[in-house]
Amino acid sequence: MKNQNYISWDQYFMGVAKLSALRSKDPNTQVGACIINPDRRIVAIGYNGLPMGLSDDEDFWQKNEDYSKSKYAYVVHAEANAILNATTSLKDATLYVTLFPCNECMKLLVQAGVKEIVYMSDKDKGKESHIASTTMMKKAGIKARQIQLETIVLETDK
Ligand SMILES: O=c1ccn([C@H]2C[C@H](O)[C@@H](COP(=O)(O)O)O2)c(=O)[nH]1
Ligand SMILES: [Zn+2]
Repeated sequence: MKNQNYISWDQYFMGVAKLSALRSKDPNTQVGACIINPDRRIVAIGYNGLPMGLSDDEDFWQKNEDYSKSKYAYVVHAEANAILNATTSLKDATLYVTLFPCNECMKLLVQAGVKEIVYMSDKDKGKESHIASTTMMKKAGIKARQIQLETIVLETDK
């Protein structure tokens, strides 16, 4: 009889997104993204990080009223990194992401041809960027669904 304790596709791909988030150096919010094609092949992964040439050990991760001293001026979002890392076309792809995409990421996702977004956290709901992102997503015909990912316990861990 087959093993009954296997994880679902959603758990698998969101698990990869969560694992990717663990690479982020953002002290406040770590975001991970995993993009699959219609054949359920992983074609891109990413996390929020600084652009090449900027050291994580310099003080780029602070929040500061001065925009040029704030992380928001520098960080490449997880979805953007995933799109830049993509090994193939993202037409009709599905994005698994640990945080609902902001409006800047949504622009890129629409233009890349992503058709479905599966997300966990919606912590920025109500903010202007979230409203714009949702508007864009609906107009572009992208579906979205929120899932929770419980801790996965393997038989071998017991
Ligand atoms: O679509 C998104 C939105 C945000 N992020 C990243 C950018 C930042 O590194 C954090 C957000 O930091 P807060 O301190 O929670 O404002 O998340 C992203 O990767 N993708
Ligand atoms: Zn973003």
